[in-house]
Amino acid sequence: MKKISLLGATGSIGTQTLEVLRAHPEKLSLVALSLGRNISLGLSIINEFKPKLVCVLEQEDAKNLQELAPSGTKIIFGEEGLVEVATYHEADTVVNAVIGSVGLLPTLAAIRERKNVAIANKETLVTAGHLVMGEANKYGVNLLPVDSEHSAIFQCLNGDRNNDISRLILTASGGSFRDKTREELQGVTIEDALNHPNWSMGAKITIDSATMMNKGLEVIEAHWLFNMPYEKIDVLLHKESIIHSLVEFSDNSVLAQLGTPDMKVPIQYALTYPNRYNVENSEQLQLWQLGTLHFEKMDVNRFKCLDFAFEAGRIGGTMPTVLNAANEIAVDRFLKGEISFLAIEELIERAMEMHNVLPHPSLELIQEVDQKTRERVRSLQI
Ligand SMILES: NC(=O)C1=CN([C@@H]2O[C@H](COP(=O)(O)OP(=O)(O)OC[C@H]3O[C@@H](n4cnc5c(N)ncnc54)[C@H](OP(=O)(O)O)[C@@H]3O)[C@@H](O)[C@H]2O)C=CC1
Ligand SMILES: CC(=O)[C@@H](O)[C@H](O)COP(=O)(O)O
Ligand SMILES: [Mn+2]
Repeated sequence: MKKISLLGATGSIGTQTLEVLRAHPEKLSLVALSLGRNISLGLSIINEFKPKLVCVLEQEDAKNLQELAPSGTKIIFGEEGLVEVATYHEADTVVNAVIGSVGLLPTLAAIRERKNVAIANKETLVTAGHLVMGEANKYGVNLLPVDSEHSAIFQCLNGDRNNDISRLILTASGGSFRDKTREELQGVTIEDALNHPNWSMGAKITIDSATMMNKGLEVIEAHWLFNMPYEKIDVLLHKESIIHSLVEFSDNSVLAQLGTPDMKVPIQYALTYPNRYNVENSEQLQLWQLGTLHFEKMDVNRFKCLDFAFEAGRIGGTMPTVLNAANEIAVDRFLKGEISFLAIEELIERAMEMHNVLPHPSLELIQEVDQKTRERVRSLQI
């Protein structure tokens, strides 16, 4: 029996993780969880799974929830609470499904307690990949990818990361605006941007898909998870999201992982690796029904955020932290209706231009740069 601590239980990945747990109660149990502000959904999850420890964002919510929760459940709050949930003594595996770089401290804390981490929260690897991988290696902890592309690569490598890989090829759906020119992006709305063609996901990642920053973040995520230089990472436009990613080896042989777009598959694989089990309510892939799959070369002039991410990754040091923090704030401003869609990339570009890079940043420096970038991008006039 695996004992799970789930960070971000009320989100898109969080609720799909709960579906996986419901389907395999004899193998997986939930002992601790966190949520943000969705208290009503949180309460119904708590009543169903009866976790021993729960963290919410706000102190007031913790007080109110404690009165409604079953007697065996302790409710805590805030960033320190998130770390407590990630290090809860009964849990052996942490699923990190929070959004944004708030996931960094609990990930580091979980690793230091030698808990395996199933990681969906890509922002953590982007902002401080060298620290996370360094600690995972030091403590002998497995970081199991949940992101569909990285799970695909992980499956193609079949646990062997020392194979002679010549290229990782990440597929990209193109997001909500893949058929629009840059000129046509001028007047797009929040609702249009949130309408992803293939996946139903949280708001922030859906906007990231539309700007192509999601793929940019995934390039940096792949660099760290698979120890791969940026020259050996490619992105391929593939509108159907059926091939989730590919690995090319030195003999030009290419392995791909395919499946219908369903995040329960990579979530479950991260939790049951190296074993595979039936995934409930998951559709079989029938290639004959699809007939054709499409592939196009990625145009970095059309999707500038992908270019920014490669640049930030190659520069390294504190630049990926700036890329990530600027993106988190720019997307937040877009979702609040403060800026246009195209202003997202403009803000990120300006934040990167204004930043003086520092090499080999410590955790404290990353936190400082993250904070300063957020303040800067929040106040930049556009
Ligand atoms: N959704 C998907 O299909 C995929 C997502 N990912 C990655 O997984 C991560 C989660 O994405 P997704 O599930 O879509 O996101 P959602 O926005 O749907 O969920 C985010 C979760 O984090 C909680 N949360 C939000 N802000 C905070 C905070 N400041 N402190 C603590 N908890 C917080 C939310 O709580 P509440 O709602 O209660 O406020 C919610 O439980 C992201 O890094 C994303 O890039 C990767 C691949 C696919
Ligand atoms: C499901 C998943 O892993 C997302 O990150 C997905 O990849 C988004 O799709 P695109 O970024 O390819 O549009
Ligand atoms: Mn992905």
